[in-house]
Amino acid sequence: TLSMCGLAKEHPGADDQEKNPWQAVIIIRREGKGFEYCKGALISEYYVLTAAHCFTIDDKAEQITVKIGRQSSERQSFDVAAVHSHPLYQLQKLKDRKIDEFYDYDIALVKLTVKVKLSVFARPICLPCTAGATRALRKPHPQTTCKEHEEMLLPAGNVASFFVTDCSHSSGGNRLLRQTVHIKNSELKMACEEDAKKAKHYVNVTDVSEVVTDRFLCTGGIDPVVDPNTCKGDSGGPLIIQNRLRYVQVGVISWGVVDVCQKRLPACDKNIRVQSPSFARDFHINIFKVLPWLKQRLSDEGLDFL
Ligand SMILES: Cc1cc(Br)c(Nc2ncc[nH]2)c2c(Cl)c[nH]c12
Repeated sequence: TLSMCGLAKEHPGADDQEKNPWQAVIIIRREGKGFEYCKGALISEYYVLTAAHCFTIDDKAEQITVKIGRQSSERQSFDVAAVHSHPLYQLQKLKDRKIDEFYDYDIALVKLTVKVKLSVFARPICLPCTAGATRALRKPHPQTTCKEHEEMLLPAGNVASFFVTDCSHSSGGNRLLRQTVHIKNSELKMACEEDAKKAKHYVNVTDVSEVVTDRFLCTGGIDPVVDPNTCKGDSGGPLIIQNRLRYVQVGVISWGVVDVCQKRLPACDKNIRVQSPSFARDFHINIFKVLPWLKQRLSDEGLDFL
């Protein structure tokens, strides 16, 4: 089984990447069109989990680079062997209903050509319903079930979680900032999902369940507290639950209602917080809803799925 997952350096003096050693940047080069950037999470020595919408059917593995680990020197650059998008992902599926972008099953696995050398700067995050997550949750293996993982990680209520975004520091240079958000797994879930209709892409949506399917977790808004929002550049990044000093990924950042960073990155120090409108919500693929695909794709990665 894989060495411990979901471990990070906790001391305040640690490097941003040591604090978030699973965080990956995915760079897609497109001839004559420059680059597209997405985020991802290292989940084993060969695989990074991200969003399927980061790629088009024309993108070849040769055009994609994955960066993991510290800025500059220790940062490891990886070539990509293959991208496996979820078979049910189909961006254009609702085109004839004038819904241009449909993000159901917006999740993909990027296989690297070589194993990542694990270090304090590069270490996988735990996936739910694996032996590593059972250990991280300090529950007995193999007695603990996947259902129990879901009850522990996504109980009814407003579940505190976080995503990691780039922020700009007054001293220049990009840094990583953890943004705490609340998963509306309560009576607030419906209001969260209803706000999807306020996305400019979804003016033709009559019933919100057309675009917000059972695969999504919903965060953002101002109730029960003001949540920060994602930017397009956060696509593919992990939505993480912290349990004591261990980290488990429960979602993949897929889409949002308002792109809050059109202008500029959020400031690194927490004090400066620009508030978005109350209907600014973000939607994440719920990993518990795509386990059969993950299990099949990662069968010989030593992750020991439950
Ligand atoms: C993370 C993220 C991805 C995408 Br794709 C966005 N774009 C969008 N959402 C609905 C249709 N297209 C946004 C927005 Cl907007 C905010 N965060 C986003």
